[in-house]
Amino acid sequence: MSSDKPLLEVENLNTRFNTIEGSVHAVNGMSFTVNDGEIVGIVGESGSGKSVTALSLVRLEDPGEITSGSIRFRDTEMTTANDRTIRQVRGDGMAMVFQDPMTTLNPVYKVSEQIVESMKVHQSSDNQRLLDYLKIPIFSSRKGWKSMEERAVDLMAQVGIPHPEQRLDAYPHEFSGGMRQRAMLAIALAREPDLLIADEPTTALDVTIQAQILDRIRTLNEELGMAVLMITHDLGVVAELCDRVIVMYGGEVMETGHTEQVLTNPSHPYTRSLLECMPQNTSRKEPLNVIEGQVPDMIGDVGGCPFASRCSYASEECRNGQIPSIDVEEDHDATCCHLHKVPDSNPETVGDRQ
Ligand SMILES: Nc1ncnc2c1ncn2[C@@H]1O[C@H](COP(=O)(O)OP(=O)(O)OP(=O)(O)O)[C@@H](O)[C@H]1O
Repeated sequence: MSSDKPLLEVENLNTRFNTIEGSVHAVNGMSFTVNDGEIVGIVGESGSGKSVTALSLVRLEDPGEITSGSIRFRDTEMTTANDRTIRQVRGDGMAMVFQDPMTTLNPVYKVSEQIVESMKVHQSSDNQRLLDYLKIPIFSSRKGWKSMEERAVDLMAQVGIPHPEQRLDAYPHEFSGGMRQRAMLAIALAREPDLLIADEPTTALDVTIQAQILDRIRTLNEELGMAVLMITHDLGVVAELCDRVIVMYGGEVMETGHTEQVLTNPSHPYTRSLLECMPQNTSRKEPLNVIEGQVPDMIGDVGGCPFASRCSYASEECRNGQIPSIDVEEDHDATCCHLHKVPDSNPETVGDRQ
């Protein structure tokens, strides 16, 4: 079923944490969409609010709180949905994989059992299993286990686990880091999600394994039509995988557009700085570039542009004013008061900016 409506539509989302230091505004008015079958990246430095955004989508923001805004997944408004509806969406709508596979994998159950259990959650997403399945005895009935076991083998093969039929009795500790990531991906895929939310799934892995897993995600996207929201701090991952990118900083969208547009014509000073910090953009003898200053702690109302204190173009307006979202080109926007001051990397758009 295809429609013109986005699969996921996030509007003016705000997620806060109440701490003894004050209210942390981790997500501050984020708006974006993900369409059916699309791969969208959210990129930004550590502490920009990427993970809290992802967790808010599947309503795992606790101990944070969504204070306003809308998360529309197909016809479900996730911010006001009851627990039963949220479980249904998590059962077969949005599945999430995390940086650390052990947040998902239970060390005391075989990997194959955990994949099968995830299939059961998908088939009856209306029961308590999603939240409880790691605590209840697994397989009270063996009926149907054989066909599910075969499907688990298929899924393990699909995510690139070699000789899956020989690993049916393996526990997570018998898997390498890369294999655990694949196992976690298989558990997520067992629910046949429309949207896979992947939060830095390859950060802890070496580059070869990282490339293999990204390649696998791309293949699954193409073969199954599954949309992907990829959370990463790495513009290289964005370049390799994503159709569109959202550059995030201080809980807000700084720049968004098709990946090629944003990477070849980066317009926000923050995007420029991120690109300049990529090791590929530094010659071997030079020290690596860094963005001076630190990510804000996001306590209280920041006001103005969150990047202002680190931006060489910043003016008074940036520190206190309402920051406009400017069309850089079609489908490519940046939230900045001073785009006209940033030297243009794409001569064709110079005229558009002035
Ligand atoms: N449980 C929590 N309590 C208080 N503040 C939190 C909590 N979780 C996250 N935050 C704050 O929310 C902000 C956004 O954090 P988040 O983890 O989303 O950033 P990130 O961009 O995903 O970074 P990383 O890549 O390091 O995970 C940070 O200022 C962080 O300190």
